[in-house]
Amino acid sequence: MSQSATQTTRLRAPSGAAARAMGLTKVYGEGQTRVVALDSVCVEFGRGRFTAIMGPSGSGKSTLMHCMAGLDSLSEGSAHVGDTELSSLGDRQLTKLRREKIGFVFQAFNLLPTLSAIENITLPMDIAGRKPDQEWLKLTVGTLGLSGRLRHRPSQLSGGQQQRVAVARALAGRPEIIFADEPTGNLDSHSGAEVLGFLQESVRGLGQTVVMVTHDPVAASYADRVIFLADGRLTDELAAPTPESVLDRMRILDTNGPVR
Ligand SMILES: Nc1ncnc2c1ncn2[C@@H]1O[C@H](COP(=O)(O)OP(=O)(O)OP(=O)(O)O)[C@@H](O)[C@H]1O
Repeated sequence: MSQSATQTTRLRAPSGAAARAMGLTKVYGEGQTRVVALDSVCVEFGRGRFTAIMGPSGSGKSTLMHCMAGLDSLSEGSAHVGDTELSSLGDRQLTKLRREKIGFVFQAFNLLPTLSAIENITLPMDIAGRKPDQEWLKLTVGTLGLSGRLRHRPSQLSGGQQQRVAVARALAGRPEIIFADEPTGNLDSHSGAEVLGFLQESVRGLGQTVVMVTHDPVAASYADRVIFLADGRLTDELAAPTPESVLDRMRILDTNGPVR
């Protein structure tokens, strides 16, 4: 390759995907306990987009999220976050990547009870020795409607407010991508709608990238795109989802089985 071609390759803008997988296969166990949790999945999660992952129980949703977030290893194929290939990283580099480039929101809020909301929000950055960008932090906290609650402990906040603190914590470091696993699973429908609205606003208003696992067609309708998994395979996808269109697609997939 000529020197200028090499330069062009090096200087090329990063791909439009915040994360992507090619031929991602994950096998657990062996012999009689062997389970193919993911079977050659190819998927891209667009930068600045909100994607929902749906599928029946055991279809591989959490495994896909864990593999793409560097929380679990791949059996075959590749997974990138930005331009970084995960399997090329050792444990310490993976920890660093998760800390610097990925935000997590789980069903359980996972807040530290003795810390205030703002201390919880900045904790990952404090651990990493990074100074929060005060302007971004203010914008995030304001967008999530938490400005008046920052000195409260988790026990002094409602479930919805606690999950909003968890979303703010995920956003605070301005990660490449946020993975949310059933973020409204522990919330009543009103608080759930609020949290989903804020996740959507973090994508539309703040330009963040969110990937969310959910069983709920209403939750999925907050996303820009829904992908469907069945038996570890990507079987379908839907753009601009509504609760009705997601339900319809789930019914079709249930009746016809996965498209192979
Ligand atoms: N650590 C593990 N060891 C063995 N098998 C596993 C492990 N984790 C997941 N599996 C299996 O892999 C398959 C996919 O599981 P996964 O948790 O990804 O599904 P899911 O779609 O997230 O399910 P749910 O909606 O019930 O959370 C299942 O058959 C599951 O039993």
